[in-house]
Amino acid sequence: MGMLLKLVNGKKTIEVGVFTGYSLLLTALSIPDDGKITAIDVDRKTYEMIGLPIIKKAGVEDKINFIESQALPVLDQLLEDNEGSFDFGFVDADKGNYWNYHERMMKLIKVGGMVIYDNTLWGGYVALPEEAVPEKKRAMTKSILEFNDSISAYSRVEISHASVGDGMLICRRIR
Ligand SMILES: C[S@@+](CC[C@H](N)C(=O)[O-])C[C@H]1O[C@@H](n2cnc3c(N)ncnc32)[C@H](O)[C@@H]1O
Repeated sequence: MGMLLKLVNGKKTIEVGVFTGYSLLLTALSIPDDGKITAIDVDRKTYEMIGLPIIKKAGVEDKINFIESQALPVLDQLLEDNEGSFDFGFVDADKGNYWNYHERMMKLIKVGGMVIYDNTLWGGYVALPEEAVPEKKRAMTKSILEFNDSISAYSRVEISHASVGDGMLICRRIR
């Protein structure tokens, strides 16, 4: 992800879903000194306890604007005066909302910019027939499959589905 950020000259970025701040630290270390990250999570506690001390030690705290909130209203607010202004987005929050995030990301990210959606292979369940997926995993598997299908048919992006980790759908806005 660090290399992709550099390839798109990522300077102004959004992260949806922070948790401890692991991917946030990577982003903060990969963007230039005057880069800015809008980082959104419903819960700031884990970030404060685990990630923030390390982010401070790394000297990149000033690049981060952490907003403790549900992500959708924040993205809608950002749309009021930031349309087409972000270079990069990383979406790693509630998977059931991925399409809602995508609709907003496609307005916030500039043409040529990139958005990465995490966990899009969902432990490999997306490749199994429904009956082979444990029952408690089926709803989310269906939701991720629908997201992957919809984005494959979406004409405003080029995508590449990287089978690293739990699957990362890399998406470049082309129009
Ligand atoms: C998988 S973790 C993020 C991990 C992080 N991106 C990393 O790689 O280090 C998902 C996070 O999304 C947050 N989250 C879940 N639903 C959310 C929502 N509707 N709005 C904002 N954050 C949400 C959770 O609180 C959790 O911290």
